[in-house]
Amino acid sequence: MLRVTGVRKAYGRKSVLEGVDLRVRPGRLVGVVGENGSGKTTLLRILSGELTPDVGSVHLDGSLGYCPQHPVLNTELTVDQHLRYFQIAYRLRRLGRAEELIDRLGFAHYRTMPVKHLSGGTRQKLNLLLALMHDPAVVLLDEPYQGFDWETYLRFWELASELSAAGKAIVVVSHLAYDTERLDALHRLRGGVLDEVTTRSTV
Ligand SMILES: Nc1ncnc2c1ncn2[C@@H]1O[C@H](COP(=O)(O)OP(=O)(O)OP(=O)(O)O)[C@@H](O)[C@H]1O
Repeated sequence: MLRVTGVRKAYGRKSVLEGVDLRVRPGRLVGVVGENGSGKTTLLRILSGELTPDVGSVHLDGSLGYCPQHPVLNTELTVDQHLRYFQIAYRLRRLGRAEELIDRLGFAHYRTMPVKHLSGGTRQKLNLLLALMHDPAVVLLDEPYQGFDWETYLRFWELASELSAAGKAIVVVSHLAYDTERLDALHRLRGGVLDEVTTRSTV
């Protein structure tokens, strides 16, 4: 469960978030859209704990998986070295889930390659994998399919719906409101507040 109450954030005198409320229950796949500069990344950074809100609170049950907009990778390390690094950080005994995701996202043949030689789309696959390899309860994804080819894009949504079926609470941020039929609810960030645009009637 993810619960956000009355979150406000300003950078200096520029107010970006003016009272954001959001609740995402386990098993729900929720989209947040908004124009460039509307504050989507600021909101996700607050939800992930990377940034502190000026006012308001964020409550999160269970482990967090956060896929930031810009891949935070070490260009000198290989894919496998990233896995080892994150395995230790997440205190995982095994890399089973990571291996499965590498196969699902189709980049097993790049495992021994340093990140500096990977394409943008493959870097993004690794970025996504690092957010999911510890099987988190709450998943925050900032423009997660940037640079993906069509097949990978479709696989991403397949994966997202499996995660929600497995009871994860998922937030996907995008600047475009497409693929809305794949979501349980869609929210629009505008003027510093979050409006609910649609909710799937079956949920
Ligand atoms: N560290 C910062 N210092 C000052 N202003 C910032 C900072 N980070 C973001 N901003 C400003 O806050 C506003 C919201 O930025 P944010 O990156 O959250 O928007 P966004 O909706 O994610 O945009 P995009 O769709 O372009 O990624 C923008 O006007 C941006 O210039």
